[in-house]
Amino acid sequence: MTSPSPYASTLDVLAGLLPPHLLQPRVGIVCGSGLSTLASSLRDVHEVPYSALDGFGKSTVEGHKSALAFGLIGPGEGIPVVAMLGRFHPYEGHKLSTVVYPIRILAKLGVRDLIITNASGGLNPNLAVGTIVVIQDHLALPNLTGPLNPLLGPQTSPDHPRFVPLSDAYSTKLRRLAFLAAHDLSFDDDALAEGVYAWVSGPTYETPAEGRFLRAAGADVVGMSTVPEVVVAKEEGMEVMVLSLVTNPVVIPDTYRSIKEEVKAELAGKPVELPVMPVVSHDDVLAVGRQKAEAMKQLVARIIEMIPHV
Ligand SMILES: O=P(O)(O)O[C@@H]1C[C@H](O)[C@@H](CO)O1
Ligand SMILES: Nc1nc2[nH]cnc2c(=O)[nH]1
Repeated sequence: MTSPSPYASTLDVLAGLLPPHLLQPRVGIVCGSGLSTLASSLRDVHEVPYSALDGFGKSTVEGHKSALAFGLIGPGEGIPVVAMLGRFHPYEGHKLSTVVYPIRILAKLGVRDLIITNASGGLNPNLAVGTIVVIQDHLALPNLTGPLNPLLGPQTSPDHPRFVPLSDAYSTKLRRLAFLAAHDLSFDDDALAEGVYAWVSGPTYETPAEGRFLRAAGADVVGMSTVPEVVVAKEEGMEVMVLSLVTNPVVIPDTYRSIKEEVKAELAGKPVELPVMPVVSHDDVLAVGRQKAEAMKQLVARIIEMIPHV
């Protein structure tokens, strides 16, 4: 007797709740911190709370709703799409298998193209806050040596390769469409950039030295999500694109003023002003998400309309 698929009960619940024209989404969207409004471009929307779905956790981070939104994008009959309104991060205490479970469900529903969004800190000084970075590669310290690779352990399906190549993780087809869509929407040239995403576990934001280290290692932005989703989406055979919204600078010039020198100056009777280090908060991150929500929404909707759907 074969054991039932672990995904079967989740898929059964969805089949019971959704009309047939929404049950086989072609495109998936993962909404990052503060970006759940991306799904407001969907019409005929049916939301299913994560609490109704076996295997789904609850997103505990502010700015992440906990629901799947099914709907249509684009003219005519529309393209069936599913959006994850909220994701799971390992730092919340979720197991990696929970973090990537929704991605596996999206694959089983038929999603072929996955657009993942996130909020990130800027390491490259040329990336202003508010820039949308089309991710071209990643640097995943927790994956390379540590226990946070989502593919560690027995294979989830004999159909999956044991050793998943990641040199082509970020779809050139979708990245091209992102820049064409930005052109179509008359975005400024510097509204959309390209770069490398460094994944860290969080939930601490980086020290200045860590920021410089990641920059020296070749990363342009840093965040606490996304990479496990990309890895599993690739294993499941999807085309993947990541749009990362820079919400705060991480590498800040001149943050290392010497206190020793300041004290010497003080002792010499000169006026001193001790440096104040800028700090980032999740509220700042969410505020930039709100400011850029409309641009992100337009971009994602236009990209989806441009994907050839045969
Ligand atoms: O889910 P994302 O990656 O968009 O959220 C970022 C990373 C942390 O979860 C949080 C830090 O402010 O925002
Ligand atoms: N690790 C990390 N994640 C973020 N998400 C949004 N901003 C940041 C940041 O500065 N660092």
